Amino acid sequence: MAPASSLSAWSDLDAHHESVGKTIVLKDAFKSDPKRFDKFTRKITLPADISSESKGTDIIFDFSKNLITEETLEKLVKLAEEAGVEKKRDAMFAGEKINFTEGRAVYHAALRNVSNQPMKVDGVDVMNTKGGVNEVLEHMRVFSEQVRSGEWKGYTGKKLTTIINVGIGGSDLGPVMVTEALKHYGAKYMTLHFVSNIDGTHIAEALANSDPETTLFLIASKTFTTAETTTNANTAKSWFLEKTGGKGDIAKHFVALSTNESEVTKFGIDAANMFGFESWVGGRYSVWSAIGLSVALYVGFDNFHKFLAGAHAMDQHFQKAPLKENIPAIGGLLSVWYSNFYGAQTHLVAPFDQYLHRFPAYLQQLSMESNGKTITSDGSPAKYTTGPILFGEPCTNAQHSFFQLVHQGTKLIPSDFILAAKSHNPVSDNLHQKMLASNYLAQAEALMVGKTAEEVRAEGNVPEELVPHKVFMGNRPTTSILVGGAIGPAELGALIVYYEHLTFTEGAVWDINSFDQWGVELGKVLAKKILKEIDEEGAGSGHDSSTGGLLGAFKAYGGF
Ligand SMILES: O=P(O)(O)OC[C@H]1O[C@@H](O)[C@H](O)[C@@H](O)[C@@H]1O
Repeated sequence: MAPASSLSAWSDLDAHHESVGKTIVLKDAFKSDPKRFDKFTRKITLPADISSESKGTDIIFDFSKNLITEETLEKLVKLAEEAGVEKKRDAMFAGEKINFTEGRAVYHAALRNVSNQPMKVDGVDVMNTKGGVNEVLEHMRVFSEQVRSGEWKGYTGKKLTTIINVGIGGSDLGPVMVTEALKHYGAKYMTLHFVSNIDGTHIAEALANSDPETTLFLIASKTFTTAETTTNANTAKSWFLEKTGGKGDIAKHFVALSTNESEVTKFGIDAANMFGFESWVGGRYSVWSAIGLSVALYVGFDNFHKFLAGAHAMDQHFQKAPLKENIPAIGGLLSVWYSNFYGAQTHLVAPFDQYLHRFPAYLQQLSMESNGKTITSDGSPAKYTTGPILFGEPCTNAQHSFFQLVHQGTKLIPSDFILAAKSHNPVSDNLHQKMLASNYLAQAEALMVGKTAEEVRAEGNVPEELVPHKVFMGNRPTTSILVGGAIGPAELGALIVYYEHLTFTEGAVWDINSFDQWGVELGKVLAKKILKEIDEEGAGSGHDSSTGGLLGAFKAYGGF
C-alpha cells in the first residue's frame, strides 16, 4: 500500500482543511443546518434476545459535534477507499495474514462469531476444528457452570468463591475492565482479584485474605512466558502448597488460559485444565477468548455469550455497512482527520458511567499498542503522525480534575463521551442518573459553544482584567455515544468492538501493522540483564552513568 500522505484524497483533505476545516464554527453550523444532528448521527440496534432492552438496544453515535461538513465526510471516505480500508477489513475477516511482521492472521472476530459462519485460517474452519472456538467455548461453559454451581470443588470439598486471575497486559486489562463493567451481573458471593504487577504487593494483597480451600487461580498468559505472570503464578503456587501443607490439589485450584501447552504442563497444570486459543488472537484482543474465563465465571456463561453476541453485531455492521454509514470507520476517519490535519495528539474517552471506570485503561492498550508505530508496510518511516495518546477517566470525576485543559488549554483534544440512558442503580428516584446525563450533555455543549468575551461581560460584575480568563474558545469536538438502555453484556461487547474497528481503520489508513508490538521487547531484554546484575557484585556493566549510578544506589539503599 502507498503511504497515506501520497494518496490524492490526502492532498485533497489538506486543501479542504485549509479552506473549511480551519474555519468551521460548530455552533454556527448547527444554527444554519437544523438537520445537522440527524445528518451526522448513526445508530446500531442490538437484537432483543441479547440486549438489556426487551425490544433491542439502540446505540447512537452522534458525530455532529465534530469539525466536519458533509463534504469532509465524503473526503474522509475517499481517503479510506484509496487507502484500501475495505480491502484490508475483508482480508482480516477472511483470515488472511494481515499481521505481516509476525505472519499471522488477525482473527479475534472468530471468537465472537456466534452465528457460527465458517471462518478459516489456512483452509481450516477455526470454529469447528478440534480444539477450535466452539470446543473451547463449550469447555468454558461447562467449567464455569460447575464452579458456579459448586459441583467443581476445592481439595477439601468446598465451593470455590475466590477467583484470582494472574495475567498482565491483554491477559489482565480485558478481564478486569469487563468484570468491573458488568459488576451488576456478577455473582455477589464471589471475590475477584486480578494480579498483574510484578510488584510483590499485588500478589501479596490478593493472597492476604484468600483461603486456599476456596480459591481458584486462573493463570492467564497467551505465551505463558511473560516474566510477571510466571513469577506471580509461581508465588501463588508456593503459597497454595505451603498453606495446604502440600495436600492441596493443583488440578482443582489452578487452570491455565493460554496458547502454550508445553509451558502450561511444565508449570504443573494438567492440559485438561487448560483453555486454549490460537496465535491469531492478539493479546489486546483476547478477552473474547479463554482469557475471558474470569468474566464467564463471574457473570455466568449466558451473559458471557451475550457479550460475544453484542461484539458480533458490531463486527457485522463493520463488515457490511458502507463507509459513510459505518460507525467504527467514521470514528477512525475522524481520528485521522484530527491527528493528521489538525495536529491533535490525543484522544480522550470519558465514560459517564462508574462501571466503565477501567474502560479508558483498556482502550489505552488497544489503541496505543496497536497504532503506536512509525514504520509503514514498505519498511519506511511514516511521514505523518500515527496513533494518538488515548487517555480518560470516568465522568463526572474527570470534569473536576483535568477538564480545565480540555476546555481552556492550548491543545485540541477530540473527546468521546459515553452514557447509558438507563442506570443499573436508579437511586434517589433517578436523581443521580439525571444529574449524570445533564453533565454528559452540558460538557459537550460547553466544549462546542464556548463563551465569548461579550458573553462574559454580559454576565455583569466581571472586572475587565478577568474577562480573558473567563473566555472559552469553544469549537472543541466531541463524539457523543448514547446507549439507549442500560449497559449489559451485549451493549458492552458492541462498544468495545466499536473501538477495535476504529483502531483498525486508523491503522489501515496509516499503512502500519496494528497487530504486532515489537516496541515492548527492548525493555524486557534489558530488565533481564539488570536483574542478574542486581545479584552480582558492582553496579552492572555497559550502562550509561545514570542507569549505572541508580543501580548502585538501589543496591546500596535496598541492601542488595
Ligand atoms: O498473555 P501474555 O503472553 O502473558 O502477554 C501479556 C502481554 O504482554 C505484553 O508484553 C504484550 O505487549 C501484550 O500485548 C500482552 O497482552
